[in-house]
Parts: sequence; C-alpha cells; structure tokens
Amino acid sequence: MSHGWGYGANNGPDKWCDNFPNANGPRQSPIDIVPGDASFDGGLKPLKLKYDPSTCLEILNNGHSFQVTFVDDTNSSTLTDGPISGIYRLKQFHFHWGASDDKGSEHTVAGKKYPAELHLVHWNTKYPSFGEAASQPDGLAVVGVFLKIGDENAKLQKVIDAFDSIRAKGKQTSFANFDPATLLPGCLDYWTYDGSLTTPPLLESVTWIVCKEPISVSSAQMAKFRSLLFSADGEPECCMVDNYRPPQALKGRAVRASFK
Ligand SMILES: Cc1ccc(O)c(S)c1
Ligand SMILES: [Zn+2]
Repeated sequence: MSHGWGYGANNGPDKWCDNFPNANGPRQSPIDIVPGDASFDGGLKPLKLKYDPSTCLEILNNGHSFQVTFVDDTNSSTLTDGPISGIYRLKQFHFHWGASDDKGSEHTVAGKKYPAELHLVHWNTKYPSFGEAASQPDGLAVVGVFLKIGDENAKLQKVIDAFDSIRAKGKQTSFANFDPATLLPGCLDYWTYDGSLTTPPLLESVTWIVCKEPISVSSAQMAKFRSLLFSADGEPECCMVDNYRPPQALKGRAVRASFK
C-alpha cells in the first residue's frame, strides 16, 4: 500500500508530483523572495486583521504539522484589505520548521532560511465554505510570518504549552481564548504574490501575504516544536521536523511589495 505524503526520503516534496500533478503547476509555493526584484505597489492597502479570541476552538497534530483551528461560521475573525478584495475568514494557523535552527521556513528571503514560518489561513467568504474556496484561484489568503531565533516569545509559549497533549499524530485538545494577533510582528509591511498550498494537494488558490518583519522564538522553544511527532501512538516514534517544502520556480510571477 502506498504510504501517504510526508517529508521523508520516500514520500517527501520531490515525490509529491507522483500523486499530485499540481506540484508542477504555474503558481506553486513557496518561493524565494528577492527583495530587489519585488515591485513596490502604492495601491496595496495595509493589512486589516480582526481576530476574536473567542473563536479559537482546538489544537491538533495532523501528522504533518500542528494547527490551531477557529470557528468560522461568522465574520468574527477576518482578514480584509491588503492585496485582497472582500472578506476572508480565519480557518486555522499552523507552522513549518526545521530539524535545526538554520532551516525550517518555506519562503526564503534572498536565499535566507528562517528556523520556522507561521501560516494564518483565511478563506474567501464569496464561497460557501473553506473546502469550496480552496479550489478557487482567489479562494484563500495565507499570511506568512517568519520566526527568528532570539528572546523567548511569551505569546507563542501559550501554544507550546499545549504540545504535551498533542505529541502524536491524531491527538487534539481544546484550545480556547487565544488571540492569533499576538503572533503578528509590530510592522505589517508585506510581500504578496499568487501561489498555492505548500502541502498536497498543492491547490493553486492562495494569495500569499508574507510579512517582512519576523517574530522572535527562542532556541529552547524551537526544541519543543521538534518534540512533536509525525507518528501516531503505537507507531515507531518519528520526530516532527523539516516539515517544509523548498522554494519553487517563480515561472514569471510578479512579487509586489507594500513598502519601499
Ligand atoms: C490550508 C493549508 C494547509 C496546510 C498548509 O501547509 C497550508 S500552507 C495551507
Ligand atoms: Zn503552511
């Protein structure tokens, strides 16, 4: 039986094209962002993120990353303005990270890798659901935030404190009253381009909004990320590390900057 997709030698990013033809599509993510090649667009609006902590629902280990999911049946937690039109609802946030502090982000900046990258996933409310939106070219908007090694991040620690309850694949636990805005950098300057999910099925439905300014994470906190498992209870333990896709070909796409 064929093993599901993952990040190992036999099922990792270089093999995803075998089962997911989008992998070789024209608007794949992530990309290497080259600041000198990005064009400033004065028409880009500031990001407007309105998050209601009471919509925070649970935290789970899905075997690829961990994610915090939100109730998305109203416009309580939304992304508007920025490069998008209309109202996009927050569905979940998750991270990608490395086995060591020198790698882990999906997007890179002039070749620089950060130790981790946060993705805040929003869906366009012109469609009836996340699932419907995910198959549309303007269906999703993902805000990416880089993590850099520095001071301990007290806000992030609230998420890390839940890891003991979700160490193995398939584990989930309630996670209430968390404000994802506390994970955003102070400056919301961003780069934006048309891309895709960075995990199978690699749907080309994402407006990427990558923040220029990183947030901090301590090396000890990154070690806690690496204590999570790709494997389920009863399976040989496999540490959840290097769950990132490397940069993909730009294929003529423009990258715009909201800042000079
Ligand atoms: C919807 C979604 C799921 C997983 C991901 O890594 C991303 S980037 C987006
Ligand atoms: Zn992601």
